[in-house]
Amino acid sequence: MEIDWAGLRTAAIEAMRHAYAPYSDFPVGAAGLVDDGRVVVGCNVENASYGVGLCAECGLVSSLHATGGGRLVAVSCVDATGEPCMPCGRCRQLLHEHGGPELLVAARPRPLTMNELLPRAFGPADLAKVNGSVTVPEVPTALAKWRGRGTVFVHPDLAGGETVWTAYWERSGGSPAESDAAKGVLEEGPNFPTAAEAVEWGQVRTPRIVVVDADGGLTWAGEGAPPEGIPARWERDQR
Ligand SMILES: O=c1ccn([C@H]2C[C@H](O)[C@@H](CO)O2)c(=O)[nH]1
Repeated sequence: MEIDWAGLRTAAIEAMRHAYAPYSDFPVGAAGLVDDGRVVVGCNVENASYGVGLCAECGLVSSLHATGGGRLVAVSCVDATGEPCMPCGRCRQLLHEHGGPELLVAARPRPLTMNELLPRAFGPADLAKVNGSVTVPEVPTALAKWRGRGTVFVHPDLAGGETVWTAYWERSGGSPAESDAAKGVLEEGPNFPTAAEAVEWGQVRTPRIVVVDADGGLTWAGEGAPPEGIPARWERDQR
């Protein structure tokens, strides 16, 4: 998906003009591109009890859900000068929840990923690891010992004439010894409308995730740099 950073910034500036910030005199606007192409906005809204004011990003996330949900792809936050305003700590957590580690956040001199702004984030997958919260797909109990091992392959598929994304979790990957000893599929994933959701299914299972596109091209959506033989990192906008 093309990211129109100038358009996002314009939308954020327009939202900033509607901020209610009489206490700090620091209006903030935020605009986010959703994975279905929508743009959602928010502005900060303060109140007489200073500490409990709402950040612009809170409004943006509320609007995201109020207007149909989806995942954030790119976010621009601006201050009164129209320059990028870095999200506060709480809002990094909030944006991470709704855009994941690959979410892009406008910054100077270049946009930063949420993984750069909030490395090693606590997220829904951490809850699922312990109590099987339904916010993300669970790893079946029988496969719990495989969590963090093996490789997830994400690939497009056809379902009822529609292109969908799916994934499977393979034993191999990681240390060469383990790869040789263990072969075969651990689990087949469900169908997802987007590659990003299939990647998220993988992230619950293992830090090694390979995305195979329709032409058989490989990209790396796992943690760290791509391993040998995989030329590039996966880009979230790939459909
Ligand atoms: O990323 C940010 C940082 C700050 N603020 C708001 C909170 C408060 O209303 C004002 C001053 O901190 O700016 C936001 O809305 N978003």
